[in-house]
Amino acid sequence: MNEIEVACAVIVRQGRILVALRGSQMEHAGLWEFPGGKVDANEAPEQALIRELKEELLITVKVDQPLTVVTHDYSNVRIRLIPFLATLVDGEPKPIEHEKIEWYHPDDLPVLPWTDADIPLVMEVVDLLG
Ligand SMILES: Nc1nc2c([nH]c(=O)n2[C@@H]2O[C@H](COP(=O)(O)OP(=O)(O)OP(=O)(O)O)[C@@H](O)[C@H]2O)c(=O)[nH]1
Repeated sequence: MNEIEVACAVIVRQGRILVALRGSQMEHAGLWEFPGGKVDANEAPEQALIRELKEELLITVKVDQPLTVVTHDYSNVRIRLIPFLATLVDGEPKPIEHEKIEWYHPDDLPVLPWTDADIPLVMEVVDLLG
């Protein structure tokens, strides 16, 4: 199966976490995710994350500690989701590609409809920050 690496960010501000709803034109439309995107060849996941967050939310982040990598098989592709805690250092996020974004308390995350790969990560975030 084709495998892709995807870096994503758990951005925490004043106890709340930035989450994004995938838009109708995107794969997995209508599901929530942590912002991020595919890691290009010859790119470190941290670099990919900084690049993707500039493109899709117009923000600059500092990448902090890594969280636990999740490997998930969708029907057509295997993804390695590589999460990091991150801190917003410049800009106020705007949903350029997503349907909308929200800041949620960690304890409110589990009830959202998530992309399948994110479920273990959501649990880790609740354990760590909830
Ligand atoms: N950003 C992000 N993608 C995720 C998460 N969980 C998850 O399964 N994915 C999947 O990983 C893939 C990442 O694709 P993307 O569309 O965000 O990446 P990208 O911006 O580089 O895509 P592009 O090729 O359309 O430019 C999608 O299939 C997406 O559904 C997550 O928490 N965050």
